[in-house]
Amino acid sequence: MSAITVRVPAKVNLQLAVGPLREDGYHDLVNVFHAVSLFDDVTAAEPGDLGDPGRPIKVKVRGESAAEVPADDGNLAVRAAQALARSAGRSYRADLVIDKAIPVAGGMAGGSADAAAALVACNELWGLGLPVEDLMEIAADIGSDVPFALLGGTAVGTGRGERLTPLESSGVFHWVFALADGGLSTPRVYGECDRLREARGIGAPQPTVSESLLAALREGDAKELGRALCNDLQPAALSLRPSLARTLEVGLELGALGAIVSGSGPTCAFLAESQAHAADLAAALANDTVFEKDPAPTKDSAPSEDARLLRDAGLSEDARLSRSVVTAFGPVPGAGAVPN
Ligand SMILES: C[C@](O)(CO)[C@H](O)COP(=O)(O)OP(=O)(O)OC[C@H]1O[C@@H](n2ccc(N)nc2=O)[C@H](O)[C@@H]1O
Ligand SMILES: Nc1ncnc2c1ncn2[C@@H]1O[C@H](COP(=O)(O)OP(=O)(O)OP(=O)(O)O)[C@@H](O)[C@H]1O
Repeated sequence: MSAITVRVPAKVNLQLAVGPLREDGYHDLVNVFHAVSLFDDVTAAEPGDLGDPGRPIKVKVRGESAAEVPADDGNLAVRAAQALARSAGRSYRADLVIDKAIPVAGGMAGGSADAAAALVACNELWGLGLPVEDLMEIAADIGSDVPFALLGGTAVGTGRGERLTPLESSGVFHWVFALADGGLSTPRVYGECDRLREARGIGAPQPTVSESLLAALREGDAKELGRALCNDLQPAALSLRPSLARTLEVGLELGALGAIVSGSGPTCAFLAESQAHAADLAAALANDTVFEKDPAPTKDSAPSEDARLLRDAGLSEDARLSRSVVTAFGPVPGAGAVPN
């Protein structure tokens, strides 16, 4: 086979319970992953004319946000292909092309998705025939989110998020995602979570899975799921990017069943009642605007009040930032990273 393309979905975290900081620099988690229908495509091909012929694994990134993604050995897809070649004990070669649609540094695990797709694509291209269990082990060494990108569906991750158990779920959930300009660094958000807990004298609890979330998934109950969404990293993401508080609030005002920062953010996820409701919600959110410098809410004024005061103060249009909004459904049926 001279080229193989693998499609891989983004994720949203339905529950992200963050435990204490471990000695290895990670946090123990209960992490309920959910694959949604925003996809990257990763193609692995026999080496051609893609840049420096001296490098065995090369990469090209296409799409609107390509400039934000490393096109060298810092790319997670390249690191995954290199790790796979190492595990097979050979210096394999490949040209990787990533067609990027998942937001970059948006808390939707786009880089992890590309790494998982590169593992599946190179496993085929090089005829290695490794079983998924072996790919899972390599995946976990690349990043905590990578094993889920291989598995897909809905699953709970424990440990640092890499030990997965698939979860029973019925029906399809409809989502709206508000993408932000500029990403948030995952280690920085975890660091801010620790800092806030320390400053507020809150000890880190041992994370446990939410029974109401599990029941909502089993029953395919979107209203219950909306109520059960929960992300311990959200206060940290809001602390680093205060304008997200307003984005979440607007979504709820517009009738979302639940609103949450996705993983480490800054993408905000809104749960809708149906596909039609998701389309309406997306249109309404896209028409609304957020204030880039929205001040953090004070005790005496809700964020909506702050926003109105800013508007009344005649703040210039330049201070506004239109939201870029997309709809998606989840869970995506079948496995995570799969050949087209
Ligand atoms: C926020 C999430 O996306 C939720 O799914 C993940 O927990 C992050 O997973 P990821 O991007 O694959 O992260 P990794 O590449 O494994 O780790 C990057 C950094 O995030 C922090 N990190 C990550 C996972 C974890 N359980 N605890 C952490 O504290 C650590 O500072 C780590 O050095
Ligand atoms: N293939 C890739 N796609 C996107 N980013 C990549 C890739 N390879 C490396 N990166 C780097 O990783 C950083 C985080 O990217 P990514 O899009 O995976 O973030 P994220 O969605 O916030 O991750 P997570 O949800 O797993 O914490 C980017 O800023 C980029 O520099």
